[in-house]
Amino acid sequence: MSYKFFEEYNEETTEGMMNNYRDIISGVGENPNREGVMKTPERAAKAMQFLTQGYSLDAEKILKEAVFNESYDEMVVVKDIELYSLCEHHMLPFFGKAHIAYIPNGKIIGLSKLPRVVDVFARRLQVQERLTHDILECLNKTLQPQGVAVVIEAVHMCMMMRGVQKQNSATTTSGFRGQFKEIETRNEFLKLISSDLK
Ligand SMILES: Nc1nc2c(ncn2[C@@H]2O[C@H](COP(=O)(O)OP(=O)(O)OP(=O)(O)O)[C@@H](O)[C@H]2O)c(=O)[nH]1
Ligand SMILES: [Zn+2]
Repeated sequence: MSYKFFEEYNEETTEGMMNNYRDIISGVGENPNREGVMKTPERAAKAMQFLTQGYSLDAEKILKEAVFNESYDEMVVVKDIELYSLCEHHMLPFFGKAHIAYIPNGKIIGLSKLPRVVDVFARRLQVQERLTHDILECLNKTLQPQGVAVVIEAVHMCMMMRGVQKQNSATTTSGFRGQFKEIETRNEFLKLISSDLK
């Protein structure tokens, strides 16, 4: 498998980040040697590597592990794929759901690979627009389907916990390729993702 379960952390990276986190802990006015936070630099360094593991993953490779020849040529929709990312401006979380659809062109993809591709691009420093675009282009290039669509709905902690401090605003981004440029196909997709069928 080309993706790893994140149990092994790069020692050199961890050491480097730990020093930085120690400085941050002192910087906020905390005593880095206090018992409760003594191990925090290591925990935080590992958490940060986990949250950005997408940099070491290859989305195309993951997709290609489960491409099957199949003549099905109707829309395939996987909706409500939860995602957690970090905004590149403040390194604070943004999180929500991705909805993906494609219309096969002789090839279908193993369903689990769609959430995996979402994670590859979400587990980085991102903006929601680029995340949407990265997923869309990767699927379009690798599968060469008749069409592909991605919608992401997310809330941004940098807008909630700080800055404008707005608790109820969500951001929606979308991208459409091929047949989804046609209004009828796009509407069918939008209708399917807004239904309550789970
Ligand atoms: N377009 C886009 N903007 C984002 C995303 N995540 C965070 N931002 C915005 O990035 C912008 C950075 O703006 P700056 O003015 O440089 O930073 P700032 O002074 O911290 O801005 P405020 O958040 O308004 O306090 C802010 O408007 C954030 O809301 C995202 O995914 N997409
Ligand atoms: Zn931000």
